[in-house]
Amino acid sequence: MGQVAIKQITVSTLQDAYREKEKIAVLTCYDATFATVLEEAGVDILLVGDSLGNVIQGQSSTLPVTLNEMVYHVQCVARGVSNAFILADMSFGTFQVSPQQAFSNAVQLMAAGAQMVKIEGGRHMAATIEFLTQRGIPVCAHIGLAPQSVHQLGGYKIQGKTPDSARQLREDALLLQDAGAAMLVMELIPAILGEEITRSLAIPTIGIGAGAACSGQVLVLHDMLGLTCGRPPRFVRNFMQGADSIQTAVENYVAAVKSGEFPAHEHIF
Ligand SMILES: Nc1nc(=O)c2c([nH]1)NC[C@@H]1CN(c3ccc(C(=O)N[C@@H](CCC(=O)O)C(=O)O)cc3)CN21
Ligand SMILES: CC(C)C(=O)C(=O)O
Ligand SMILES: [Mg+2]
Repeated sequence: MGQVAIKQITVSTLQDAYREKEKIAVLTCYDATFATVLEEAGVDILLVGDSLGNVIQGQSSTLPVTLNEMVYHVQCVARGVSNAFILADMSFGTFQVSPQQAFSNAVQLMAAGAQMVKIEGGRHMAATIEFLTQRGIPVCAHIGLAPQSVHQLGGYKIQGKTPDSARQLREDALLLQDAGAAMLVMELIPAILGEEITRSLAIPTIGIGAGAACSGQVLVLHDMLGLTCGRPPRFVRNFMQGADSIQTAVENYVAAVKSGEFPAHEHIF
């Protein structure tokens, strides 16, 4: 570990940061080496995302990722950090059947070292989020573009563009907060909607293509290091540009999120 003492990040310190209007910097992370780099660069939350299906496994979607694969990567990340907060995605098929199924699978992620689990979906996941929360597992909800629903949505498209779908997303956010969600990820929605939802909630919001008003921002690590094959999504900025090392690129990301410099107008919708 580095020479500087790194502060322990918990659900309470995240809520404190949020109250004090300090932006929360989140990056995905899938292994121990990067976990150490991210923690030392000051990333608040390491998300073990099911995007590992794309960037680690080379799949064309997140759908094939299994619970055991998520557990393995959470264990890898947990070995690389001392204090950083680990958020783990519940992968496709591990939480939809019932709240009971979601609970026993979330237990495996928590036992592997996660401090919170993330579940894609709107109001239909409220009962599951309530079930987990009441039994000691903090949950982050995830609305807007839900990549696990790509085949239903017909692609990775912006969500909440019509007045009706925007209203539904605003309602979902409130219902999921009421169900006990400790945090909310919003993906690929208009910036104005991201701002309205953030203002309407008491819990922190983490945006990815959801505008600058969110309480924090998240990107896929490989995207912000410029390693994505092909054209990256619009919300991505390559932080290796102007950085002489990965450590510096990640430090620049943290600084840009904290200062509000990222996301800029070219990253939002
Ligand atoms: N490397 C990587 N980065 C991600 O952000 C990511 C993954 N993988 N895998 C899972 C999902 C898929 N995601 C994606 C993938 C593509 C777009 C995309 O191309 N979006 C268009 C917007 C299209 C529109 O305007 O409706 C874009 O230009 O950003 C967005 C999110 C986000 N997640
Ligand atoms: C893009 C983020 C929010 C995610 O869910 C993932 O990396 O899997
Ligand atoms: Mg995910």
